[in-house]
Amino acid sequence: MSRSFLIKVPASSANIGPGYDVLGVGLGLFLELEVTIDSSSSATDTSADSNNCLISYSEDSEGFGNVPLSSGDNLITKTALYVLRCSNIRKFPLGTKVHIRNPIPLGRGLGSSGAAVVAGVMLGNEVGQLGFSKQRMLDFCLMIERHPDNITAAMMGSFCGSFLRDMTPEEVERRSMPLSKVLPGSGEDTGIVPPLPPNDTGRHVKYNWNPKIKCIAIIPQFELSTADSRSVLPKAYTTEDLVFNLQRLAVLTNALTLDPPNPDLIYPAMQDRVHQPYRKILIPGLTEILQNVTPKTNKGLLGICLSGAGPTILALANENFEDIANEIINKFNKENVKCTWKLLDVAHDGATVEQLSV
Ligand SMILES: Nc1ncnc2c1ncn2[C@@H]1O[C@H](COP(=O)(O)OP(=O)(O)OP(=O)(O)O)[C@@H](O)[C@H]1O
Ligand SMILES: N[C@@H](CCO)C(=O)O
Repeated sequence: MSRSFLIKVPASSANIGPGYDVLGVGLGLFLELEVTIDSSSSATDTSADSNNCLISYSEDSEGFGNVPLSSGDNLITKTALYVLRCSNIRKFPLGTKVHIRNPIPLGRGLGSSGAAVVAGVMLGNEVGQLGFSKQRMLDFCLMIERHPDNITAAMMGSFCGSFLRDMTPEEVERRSMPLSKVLPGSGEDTGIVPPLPPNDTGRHVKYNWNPKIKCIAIIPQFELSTADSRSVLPKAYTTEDLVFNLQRLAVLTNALTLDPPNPDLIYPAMQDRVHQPYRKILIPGLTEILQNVTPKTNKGLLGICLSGAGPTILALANENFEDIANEIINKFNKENVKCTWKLLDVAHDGATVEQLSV
């Protein structure tokens, strides 16, 4: 018996300025897992891995050479094992092979970890034939990546607003367990059933998005981990700063739907006082770029922000994409930061699984 399927999960950009941990947009750049399970042939083949899963990683992928390829260490397969073990399935089926193609740069603010976690949950659901809905799969994702913005956009697609529902003290405790108790370790299977995610934790809506608005991602060639980029944020904010963000958030979600796109509305509505000002110490040139690349200096630019936890810059625009990208690249160059850039559409469908014929 043999099965094969393809899992595709989009990159994402979180926050979009004022929507820290709230807004996310799926982007047309896809992590792909091509999975085959051939139980007839090769017990011998995949038993080389203690969890029965052989991983290969295409050479032109982001992270090639650095991403671990043993199933007990790789974020995607560890996540899948978490989902399987919650249903008391200890390993992948014999003969499982996963080929990964990953064009999403790692640790740059384009939701690489969110995509990996979503792909891992979908992988566990498929190989275990568990039949979870996307809403339930989101619960598993949220046990691993604990803010919902990237995860929701990657799973559901489009431009999303999300939050987590109120939880009981017992649910809070379960969700706050150290990741080491959620994800399996790289050693021998201990037989422990990991903590099940509380039910129906995520709430989201999908907003419209004017298709004339394109996403330009300017990607510096250095990594910034989300954990480091969150560690510089304050624990408390002034009412003034929170109101500043809430006002912009309320306007932005509608402004991005309007036609024609209005830079006088979008540009100021993408400003932020909750995370970007604190992250400038980690990203050379950030303040200069956010303050001085504007719709007045660059025709076609609609708004600009840090993508996720950075260091990528997300510029929204409806024309002159290359000029806008070059302007930002030049400003990074002055700080000795080299960049690449991509022009991306919104990914409307989110994560998908396609059965392949074998
Ligand atoms: N395809 C992948 N396979 C295995 N591990 C991955 C993969 N993609 C990401 N990761 C893991 O996630 C880490 C990056 O996650 P991190 O949250 O720091 O950044 P990000 O998700 O790219 O950015 P952001 O959350 O700001 O959008 C990588 O260093 C790697 O450990
Ligand atoms: N909202 C998150 C996105 C990155 O995962 C942050 O800005 O830290």
